[in-house]
Amino acid sequence: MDKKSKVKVVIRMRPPHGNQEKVCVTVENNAVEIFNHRNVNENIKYEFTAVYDQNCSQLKIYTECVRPLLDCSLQGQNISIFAYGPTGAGKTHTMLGPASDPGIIPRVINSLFQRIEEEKKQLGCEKWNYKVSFSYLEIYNEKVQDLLLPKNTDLPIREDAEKNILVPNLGEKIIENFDDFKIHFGPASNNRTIAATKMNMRSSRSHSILLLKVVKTTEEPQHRELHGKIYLIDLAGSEDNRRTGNKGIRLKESGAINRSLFALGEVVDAINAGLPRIPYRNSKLTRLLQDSIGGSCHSVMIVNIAPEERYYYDTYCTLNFATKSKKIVNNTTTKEIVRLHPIQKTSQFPSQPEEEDQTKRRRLDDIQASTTTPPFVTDPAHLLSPLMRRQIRLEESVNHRLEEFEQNILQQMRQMTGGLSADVDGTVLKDIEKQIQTVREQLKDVGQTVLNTAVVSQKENNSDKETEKPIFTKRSLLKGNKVNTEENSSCSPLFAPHPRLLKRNFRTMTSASDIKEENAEEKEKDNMTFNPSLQQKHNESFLAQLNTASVKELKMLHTVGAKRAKLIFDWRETYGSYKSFEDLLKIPGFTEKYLQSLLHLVSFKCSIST
Ligand SMILES: Nc1ncnc2c1ncn2[C@@H]1O[C@H](COP(=O)(O)OP(=O)(O)OP(=O)(O)O)[C@@H](O)[C@H]1O
Repeated sequence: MDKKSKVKVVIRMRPPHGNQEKVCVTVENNAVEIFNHRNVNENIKYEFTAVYDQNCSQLKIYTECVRPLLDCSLQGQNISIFAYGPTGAGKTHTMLGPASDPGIIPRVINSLFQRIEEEKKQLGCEKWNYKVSFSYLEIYNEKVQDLLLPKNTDLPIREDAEKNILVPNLGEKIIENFDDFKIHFGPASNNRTIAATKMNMRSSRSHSILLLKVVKTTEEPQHRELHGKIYLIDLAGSEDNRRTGNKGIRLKESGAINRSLFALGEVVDAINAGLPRIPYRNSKLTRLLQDSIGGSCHSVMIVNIAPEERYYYDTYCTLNFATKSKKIVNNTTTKEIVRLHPIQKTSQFPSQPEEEDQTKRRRLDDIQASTTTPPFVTDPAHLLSPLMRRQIRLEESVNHRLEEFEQNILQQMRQMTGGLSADVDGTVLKDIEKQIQTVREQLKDVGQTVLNTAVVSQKENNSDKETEKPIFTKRSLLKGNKVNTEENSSCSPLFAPHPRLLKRNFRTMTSASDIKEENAEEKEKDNMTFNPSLQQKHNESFLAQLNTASVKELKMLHTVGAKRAKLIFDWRETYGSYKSFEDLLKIPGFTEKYLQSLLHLVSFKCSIST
């Protein structure tokens, strides 16, 4: 269930640099005071959940602000910890810290693996598997750079229909312990853009985001996955360039930093004002922090301030920003996926390599899973894909109708020939029964084709008014073409007998030669319309279109339209090519019914080109 969670805002003041400088901030209990620049005789007091003074240790900050949330990530929830403040106020010190006094990032990794070990012991018999991986990026001059794979510069940011923010192709390392992390993180953090400025000898020139993914899976009694994420964010500091004296490249960097922090302020204002549209798209930073501010995370904002008087204006602005940020309420969610053990695939759709299939299925789950997913699904039918369920129903229905239809024809033939006195030796009857046998085979062919392609050509339905009426049920077949609407309403048109078969059934058959002629004609028509190999080719070429077409081209496809074209295109851009039509069902909002109508296009094309 969604749970409201306020963004927790805490203040951390770093120790003053040297003794010479005048300080202008006092910290007491959970309040910070600075003088009012509009009236120096009075102070401005700000109150927060927690305020830490210059003597606060790294351990204390971690234990009080971060550690209590860590378990959420093991329960499929997201956490976001970010350091905000002016340049030189101690953000990197708080998030990373020196090796001698480690900050939040190393402590989180260390504790996470410790927690996993503890949990393994506690849960013992439940046999959970844990997978921890991490990605690391920086936003430098409004470009997303991969710190693990530095050749990945200017990566795009995408949003799927479930509003998850993704950075496709971002490097990811699986880690099994703290040493693994150090091996990959060390070189990656050397890739961060750092430079000396007047305010800070090692100033971060970019915002950095470390994303830890924690996936917990069990197979007993059924497959369950819990997906938790931890965002550890070290923002670049706001810079007043009159004081920093930045020029050239530093000035450009500073402009990008300030613009993105301004966008962050706008986002916070919009959330607080309850605006329907939050301007997350105004900067890469706000786009990536979408989940942390007003999103699904448990968020902690550690606001770093410097005590020196020369930082007065920065401190004043920072405390105002912190004050408005503490009003933000996030909707935390749990991501749990439950399903049966691997489902056996049938041959209706182009096959895909097992490994890819697993990945795709996981992606499908990623999209489909949400807080509304029931933690335990008891009915196994729910765990079959909608297309598979439809296919099973289709198979049963087609078989049933074939049998029913054969019986019906036989019965009608017997009635007709029963009155023929000339047929003393039964020649006519035998002849008719032979013809029925042929029809029977044709029916089976048709049924098989329907199963093989999983689509029913409805082209004929459109041109044949008779078949536009819903379904002919058993009763209506026996009574001629009278339609029982009550029974029809509960059936899907997909399971109706093929229109030509119905037509043939209700036509008055006068002689054996009529039947023969009609059989030949119908057989030819059937062959024309249902050609499995051609159908397969068309399936493939249609799939290729889905994988290569632009939004504009997709829009031109029958039944697609602008909105769906965009969704089809975005999904492909985010997750890669469609391996089968079934993948379309992974796009939220794409129903089985819609897929069916889209596939009708393929079937339609097939019948034309034959
Ligand atoms: N709590 C602290 N205790 C001791 N030293 C600190 C503390 N906080 C910050 N410092 C020191 O202050 C200096 C500036 O800190 P830091 O680089 O973390 O600032 P920053 O906010 O990340 O700056 P920028 O935005 O420019 O990157 C560093 O030398 C750091 O070691």
